[in-house]
Amino acid sequence: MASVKEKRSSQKEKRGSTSPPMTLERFVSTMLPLIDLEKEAEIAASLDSITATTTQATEKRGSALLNLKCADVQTGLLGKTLLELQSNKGELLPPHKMTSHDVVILKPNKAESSSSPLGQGIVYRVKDTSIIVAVDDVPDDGLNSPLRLEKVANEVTYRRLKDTLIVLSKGVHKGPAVDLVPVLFGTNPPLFAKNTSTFTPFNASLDPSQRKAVHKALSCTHFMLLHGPPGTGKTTAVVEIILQEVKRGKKVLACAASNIAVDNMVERLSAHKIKLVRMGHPARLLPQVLEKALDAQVMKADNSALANDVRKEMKALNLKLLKTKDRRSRGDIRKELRHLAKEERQRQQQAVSDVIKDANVVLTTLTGALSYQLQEVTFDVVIIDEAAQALEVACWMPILKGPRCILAGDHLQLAPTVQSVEAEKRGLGKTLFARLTDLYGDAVTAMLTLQYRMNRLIMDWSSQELYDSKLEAHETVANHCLYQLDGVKQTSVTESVLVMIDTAGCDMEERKDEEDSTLNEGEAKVALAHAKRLVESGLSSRDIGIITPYAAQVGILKIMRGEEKVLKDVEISTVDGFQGREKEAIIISMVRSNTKQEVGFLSDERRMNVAVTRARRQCCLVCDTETVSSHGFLKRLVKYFEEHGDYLSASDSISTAHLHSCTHHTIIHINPAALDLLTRIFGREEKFKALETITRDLKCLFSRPVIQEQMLRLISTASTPIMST
Ligand SMILES: Nc1ncnc2c1ncn2[C@@H]1O[C@H](COP(=O)(O)OP(=O)(O)OP(=O)(O)O)[C@@H](O)[C@H]1O
Repeated sequence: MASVKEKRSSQKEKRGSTSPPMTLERFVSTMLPLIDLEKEAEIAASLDSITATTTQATEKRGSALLNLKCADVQTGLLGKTLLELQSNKGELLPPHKMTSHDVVILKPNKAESSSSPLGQGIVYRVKDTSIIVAVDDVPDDGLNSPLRLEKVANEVTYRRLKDTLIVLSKGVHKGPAVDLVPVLFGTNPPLFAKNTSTFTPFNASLDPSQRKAVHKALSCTHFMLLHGPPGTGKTTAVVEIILQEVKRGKKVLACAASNIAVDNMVERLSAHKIKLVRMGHPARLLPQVLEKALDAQVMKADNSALANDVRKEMKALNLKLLKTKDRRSRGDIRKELRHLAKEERQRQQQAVSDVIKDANVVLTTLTGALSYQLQEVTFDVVIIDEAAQALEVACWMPILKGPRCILAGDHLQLAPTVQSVEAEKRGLGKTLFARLTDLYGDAVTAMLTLQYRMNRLIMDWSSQELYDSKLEAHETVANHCLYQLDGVKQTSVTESVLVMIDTAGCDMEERKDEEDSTLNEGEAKVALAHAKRLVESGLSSRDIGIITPYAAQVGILKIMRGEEKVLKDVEISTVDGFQGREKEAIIISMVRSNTKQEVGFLSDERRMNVAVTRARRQCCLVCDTETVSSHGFLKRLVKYFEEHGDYLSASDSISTAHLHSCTHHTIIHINPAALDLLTRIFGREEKFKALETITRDLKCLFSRPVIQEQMLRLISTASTPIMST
């Protein structure tokens, strides 16, 4: 292992700590052009393809879906309308890149790319056979003809990011955050109240590091950083902080970069008797939190009911207007309509502001903090979960709304994704959490140290490499293994906590796909074979995740899984897409295998940290040890797995994958090591067959002597002996 000092300095280099402290002026002037670059990159990835190529090419790239029919129109999602769109060409939709929450526009199928859309909406659900879009208004016509759906850049986000920078550029001379801003730029020191009284936790099972963190949060005058390594209960601590602040009569703004993280807080807070309101478009919220949505609460408000009455009155007057010929009477009706429209608007606005004013906690995404409903609202404290996964500019949107802020996150996991390579290079991806860690360090930080996810062996690598060996495993997880799960058999496969499957020398080289992403079919085969072994040992396929840094590898893994029923529910994802998630067993396909020993972005320590720490009971690393060992950090990872886990060669691993479907006779032929072993025992001329039970135990037909010994033991102790034919 490298010394802690070496590791720290390499982490600091990565976070750019050698540069001088950021000033507000430099921050604004650096970020303004980067926001434009990022917006251009996002548009290039979606819209540009529409203008630059044919619409068919756009569909191929996944940014548009052509020739759709509107199969269903439903109202009910808090006043929104849901349009269900299916393909006219077949039952399944073609492959596409649209996901829930994307902003999309609907056009006639053959419309020019510059033509105005029939409507705009938000993707609500994506199924194999249809896509459901939530729109505010149903298009008047055009829904009965073939349609086209196009993904568009989210203009609102970029506008709000820029608005925030413009506010900062003018200097913050008043408002709730006036004392906080100079502290966050290092001009004034951060303060903590000395004599904060202790608190009685709502959650009695908070561990000591969580209690300490909550205490530090409650005593900060300006801000504090809650550093939560993987599985340490960061959100649990955040929820406790929110409850304590509410108990002290404070009004809280709780945010996160993603909708799912905000909903996670809403769900956990819902069990408590506090008034919550979740801002945001209903199509972006989880169904279980919809009743906390602003729209849902406004609908129930008295003023909203009165606004409805006014709308009914307006409808009747509009009908009357159609029938009235007399000019003067028409003028009177119009005047009355204007008056009613004003009243309706005021009552509706009043209903909204009543709900927000009444709430103890307002929950929203970072961008949502700038929604017009919150324009005049300020808070006593702003709490940002997932702060190390958010752009710094985005964090400023809520921060300017309060005098104190608490940032929770882990800067040693993945930072936010920046699409523009240039913007990334110039620092757009550097987070406020990482910057403040560099600026103030331990003085403002409380680190959670007890983790509730991983077997100790999985945790220890991450703890030693990235967290100065400070992590501990809670006793409920420290030694947990796959075979202890209900229905899982105790075999050599399910007993292992760390598994290394080495593809070195197995002719499993990487290659590039059409879009220049790297993939490795040999590794995909090995990873799927290991997943199959786990399922055959009784582990549910839902408990297995195969993750890889490369998008193309995700694609090939899904294709190679094909119709294999037993692997249907294995989740296959990029590492980045799996941050914040966990599975009982994680298989990591590292992909890179080349003679130049290039490791690409595998070298990002944070990415491998996320990958390994998604696993609860088993982590299996599939890689070419010769290629990846060219990089110091990865070399130590490989060494750790070799020292503490089971080592298999990929060729052995693949051959044993056939075990369950093969006769014993076949196995002998595909594995020379096993044949050698068996002939040593039973004589060279013999042919063998095994009964089913033994076949199952012979999972370890591997080349390493230690495993051969294990096999020997298995054979000699098997209740039904191997018989010669
Ligand atoms: N004090 C505790 N006692 C027992 N279990 C706990 C405690 N704190 C957290 N947990 C459990 O640990 C798991 C992770 O908690 P939580 O979701 O709060 O962590 P997190 O740090 O936000 O997660 P992530 O690593 O995904 O960011 C949950 O199952 C939670 O119930």
